[in-house]
This record gives sequence, structure tokens and C-alpha cells, in this order.
Amino acid sequence: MHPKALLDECASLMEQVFKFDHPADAVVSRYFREHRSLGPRERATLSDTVYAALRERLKFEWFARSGSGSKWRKLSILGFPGDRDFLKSALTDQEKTWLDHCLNASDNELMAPHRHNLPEWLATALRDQLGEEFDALVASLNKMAALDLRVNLVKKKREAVLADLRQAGLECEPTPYSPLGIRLKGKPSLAKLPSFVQGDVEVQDEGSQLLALLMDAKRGEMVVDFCAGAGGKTLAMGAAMRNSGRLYAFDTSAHRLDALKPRLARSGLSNVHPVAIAHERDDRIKRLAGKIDRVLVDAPCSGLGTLRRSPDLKWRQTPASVAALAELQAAILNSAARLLKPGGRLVYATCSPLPQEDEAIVTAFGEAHPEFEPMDVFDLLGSVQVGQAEALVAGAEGQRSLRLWPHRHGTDGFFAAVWQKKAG
Ligand SMILES: C[S@@+](CC[C@H](N)C(=O)[O-])C[C@H]1O[C@@H](n2cnc3c(N)ncnc32)[C@H](O)[C@@H]1O
Repeated sequence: MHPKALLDECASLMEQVFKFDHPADAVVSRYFREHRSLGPRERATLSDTVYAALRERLKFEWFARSGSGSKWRKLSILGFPGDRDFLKSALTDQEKTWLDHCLNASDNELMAPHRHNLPEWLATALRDQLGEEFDALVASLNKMAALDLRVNLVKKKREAVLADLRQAGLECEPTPYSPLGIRLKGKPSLAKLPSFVQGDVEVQDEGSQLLALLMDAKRGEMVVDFCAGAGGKTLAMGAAMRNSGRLYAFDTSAHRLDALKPRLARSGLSNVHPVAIAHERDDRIKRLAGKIDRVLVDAPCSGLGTLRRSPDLKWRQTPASVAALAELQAAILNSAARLLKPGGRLVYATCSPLPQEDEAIVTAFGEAHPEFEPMDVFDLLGSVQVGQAEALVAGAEGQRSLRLWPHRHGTDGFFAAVWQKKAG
């Protein structure tokens, strides 16, 4: 496609994504469905351009206050990836001069928001938590998340899969923390890779693997994944249970549970039972009260720990949306806790770094439920062969929680707390 036409396509997609009425990945997918003539390289350029503008929105919008042409065209010029000469062949002389001026602007000329590119409420919350590490977090959010795989132990051991992947020409290494993880170099396509097709591996961020490991689900148990979604953690737990016992995958979104089905088929697991529920107080859940060994609440959350993959979330979430999520999280955790039998384990997790969605929910739950004893995540990680556990936890000794950050651990930002229901 001619660079001028490609830039026009970028500007048109940019305008749609920047309405922020739907998740960016959904808007991009819809655009591609409606523009079938776009080839794979053009699609990659469009999506890289839009995601760059979402990541660096405040800086780009600041630059876009000067120059000529529409805002969407200017954001596209700034976000356009790759060969500058190719891009410049689509620009007027005036635009070329403007772009050079923007590219040559030094960090000192920018104000703090144009460097961190976060809404002020979120920048404040993260600075409060991280102090001097805030800049390192900001830098990490502009890097691409690595492509991590989890080995399906029902089918193969990690060493064998590493050998298969290398044989297939992929560069890969074991992940530093998860004993089941493999980190790939680059973003190779997996669709036709034998290890993927035959279910030896599943795509799962290393942090998400650690959450599933905290459940330590065992053979023959009754386990509930309360907010299973497309089943990233369900599949990990099903394999940990060695395809035995019963693992219920609940979710209010039947659509998301549908996405679990092809993954289940690849995995070879037959112990997973997906159930679409109406809400967290659904009658089907009440029937299981007091009968379950382990319950995972991977709660619906702001997703602000996943900004490397979904930078639009920082513009779509607000303090009000976070407050509404916190109410839902507390309600789900309270309902899910009823499922546990004495001695059972409850794990509450989010992919949010915000204390309102994490520690505040945990504290309120602990105060209302003295029958649940906090467990120390440091000890639990050690017992499931996770290395360097002291680097992964936060909070008071005896009841530490998991706290993962992209800049420290190379994972998405995750939080998890664990309790055991007291016997009798
Ligand atoms: C963080 S996502 C789950 C991701 C999933 N566990 C995984 O590992 O891929 C949260 C999920 O909670 C579901 N959800 C929202 N409200 C719910 C409710 N009241 N009860 C159960 N699930 C709910 C959402 O549909 C969403 O799929």
C-alpha cells in the first residue's frame, strides 16, 4: 500500500480508538474485519501506530498542538513505526519539519505528564506506592511484554518442551520464577507450532502462572475458578490436578467461557466443567456451599497491571470506575468464600496495582471473616518450587501477599492474597 494511503488508514483507525468507548483491541479487530484488503504488514503498522499513541498519549497530544493537519494524522505520524524515509514520503515539507522538531525535543523540554503519560490520579497513586521506582515502572510500561508459555505437565516436562521449541528454531529460556514457564524471544506465531497445536504449551504470562501455582490444586480435589474467563488459570490448575477431581470454571460471561473450549480441547483435560453463572449469588453456586477444597477469585479489575499490553486502560479507567470495581470485588469474594469446606484454601487475585482493589479488599474481608486465617505467600511459593520468593512478596510477615511489577519482575502487575478456612 502507498505510504500516503497507509497513513490515512492509521489516522482513521486512530480516531475510532481514541473515542475510548470500547477496548482498543476490539476496535482494532473490528476495523480489520471491515477493511479486509489490509495485508498482515499493513495491519501490524496500523496497530503499532495506534498503540504507540495510546502509550505516549500526553506527549503526542502536546506535540500535536503545533503543526498542521488533523489531530489523528499528527498522532499517526508520531506513532508510525519503522522506516522514517518511508513515512516521510507520505508527508508534506511542513509536516517533515514539524516531525523533526518533535523528534529532537529533549526530555528536559517536556513537563512531567508528557514524560510519564499517565492520567494524574493514576500517576499519583503509583508514585505513592513506588516512590523513586516510579520512573522505572513508567519506562517498563513502554516495553513490549514478553511472550511466555506454560508447560502442560499432563503432556510433557519443561526440559522436553524447551528442546522441542529449539528444534523448531525458536529462541527460548526457562522463566526466572515459575517452574512451568518458558520465555520466547520475540513474538513468533504459534498457530502452527506442533508444541502448541498438540497442547504441550499454553500462552500464559509468568505472573499469571504464579497465581495459579498459589492454589496448589491437588489430584482428586473439588476446585472452583470463580472468575475463569477464557481459562488461563483454569487450564494451569486442571493440569496441576493431573486431570483428576472436578474443576468448575464459573464466569458471568458465556462468551469468555466459549473461548476456553478450544484451549481445553488442546490441553487434553477432561476434569474442567465450565458454568456460565448469572451473578455471584447464583443458585448453582449455593448448591456447592461448604463442599469445595480450593477457590480462586481472579476478580474483574481495572487491569492497570497490564498496561504494557492494554495501554488504553489508563485512559478508560477512572477513580469512579475503580470504586465500582472494588464494590464488585468485595461482593464476589464474600460469595466465593461460602464455597469452601473447613481447611480449604481461598485465593484472591487481581491484575491491578491499586491498593483499593487489593489490600483494601483483603483487609475488609479479613475483618468480616475471622473464620479465614491469612496464609503467608512467601511460604506457599517456596512449597511449589518458585525461586527467589522473597522478591515477589509484600506486606507483614506471617500474612505476606504476592506483589508483581513489570519493572521488577518482567511480568504483568499482579496481586494475590491467600487464606485457609479454619477447621470446625
Ligand atoms: C480477570 S478476568 C479473569 C481472567 C481469567 N481468570 C484468566 O486467567 O484468563 C475476570 C473475569 O471475571 C468475570 N466476572 C465479572 N463479574 C463476575 C461475577 N459477578 N461473578 C463471576 N465472574 C465475574 C469477567 O467476565 C471476567 O472474565
